[in-house]
Amino acid sequence: MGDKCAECGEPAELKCSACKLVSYCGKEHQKKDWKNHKAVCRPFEILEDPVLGKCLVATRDIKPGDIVMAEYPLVYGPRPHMVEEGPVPCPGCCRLIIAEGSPRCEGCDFPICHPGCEGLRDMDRHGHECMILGLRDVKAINGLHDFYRQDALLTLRCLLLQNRHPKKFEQIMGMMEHMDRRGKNTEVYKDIDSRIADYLIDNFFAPMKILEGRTGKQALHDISRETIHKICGVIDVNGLEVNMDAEVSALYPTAYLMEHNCLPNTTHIFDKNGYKITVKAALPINTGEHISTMYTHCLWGTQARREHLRETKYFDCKCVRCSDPTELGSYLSALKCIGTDDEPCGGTQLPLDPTNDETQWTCDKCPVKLTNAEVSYLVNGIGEEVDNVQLSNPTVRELESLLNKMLTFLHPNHYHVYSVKHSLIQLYGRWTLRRSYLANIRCVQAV
Ligand SMILES: C[S@@+](CC[C@H](N)C(=O)[O-])C[C@H]1O[C@@H](n2cnc3c(N)ncnc32)[C@H](O)[C@@H]1O
Repeated sequence: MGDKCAECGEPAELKCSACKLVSYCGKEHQKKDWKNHKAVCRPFEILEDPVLGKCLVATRDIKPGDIVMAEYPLVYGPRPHMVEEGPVPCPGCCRLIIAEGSPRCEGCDFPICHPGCEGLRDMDRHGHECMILGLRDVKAINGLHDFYRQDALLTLRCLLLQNRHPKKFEQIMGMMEHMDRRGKNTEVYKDIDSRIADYLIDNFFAPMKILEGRTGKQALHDISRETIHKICGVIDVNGLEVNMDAEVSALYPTAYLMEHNCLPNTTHIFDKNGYKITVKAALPINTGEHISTMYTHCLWGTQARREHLRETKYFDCKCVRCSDPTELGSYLSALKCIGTDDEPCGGTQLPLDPTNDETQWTCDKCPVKLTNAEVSYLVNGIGEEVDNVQLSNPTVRELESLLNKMLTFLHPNHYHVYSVKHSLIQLYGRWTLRRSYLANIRCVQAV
């Protein structure tokens, strides 16, 4: 059956060239419907690229601030990270709770924030999974953190879609997961196998199978180990972390198609209500340009960003920022040259080809050269020290002394320097507030 005109319902051959989602019998009806259609018309099309796979390409010029898309997730749930101690997300609302001593869900005994938590009964959140989690083998329960494992819940929610929302399940199963890089001998396979697959199969799917045998009714059709691995891969490669008041990861029907760029042309926000994502243009995007987002940390240097992308998203970034030794003049990864005979030359060390892991680093003032391995060793060592100091609740003096030490080796714009300066600004803020508070008290006392 052919398409129908969105205005009059008659057979239609003309498609909206921007979104290609609606058809018209002719130009006149397309014009007439624009008032309604423009609110939902997508300014991009989905194309296939030999390197990127599927990607989004602008079908009209998009101005900064314009909405590129807005949509609700196919599924969302607690972040799939293992929590060995400390707070865990409530399975109803994903807000962090202290598992020990918190109330328990009536149906499955998982620690929850409050028995009245709305998400506990919502079938798209905890409601459905609770039935499976309630089938657990009680004997298997040792420690709280060992058994009530919120890191497996998003995978379970994806599996459950096959009954309630088969189209969403199909969409998730159609997403890229790089199984070629997550084969049986890899660390990631072994981790997922014991942490998620064994946990779900042994504790919940095995008793579910026994129940299915008794009742003759099949609760879930596909619970194979391969499907569990596929879903975990899809979550790792396509899941978006929703940075709000809860620890949530979500899979979106279209937003996941945005490619990565270290200089992205969009920005996005999430709505608390259902975690709707709204993607807006951050830069002018011309017709034919790709629509991109940032999969890693924008204030990390090139080596750290590229390594993170390679390990988690399985590709080598070759964007303009990664390819430029100065990172577009920001010098975020640059080092100070140590010079010869321990006499600093005042020069700057930069990589010759930042996208090559074997690249040499050269000084712009003297002949000193460094290997990439030497630079990684130095920068990673400083990074570890920065992390340790920041985690130790440092004083202003401790941070200032670390900063001075770092500035012997790092360019003043280096990302580790920014990180320490950022911590210092927060401490200075608290310091100033405390001083003015004390000064006020002294004034009041004097009066
Ligand atoms: C969230 S998915 C994006 C959608 C994906 N292209 C698809 O066809 O389903 C992320 C994957 O897309 C590819 N990708 C995204 N950005 C890329 C980039 N800048 N360079 C190379 N590959 C990229 C990588 O394979 C990555 O693991």
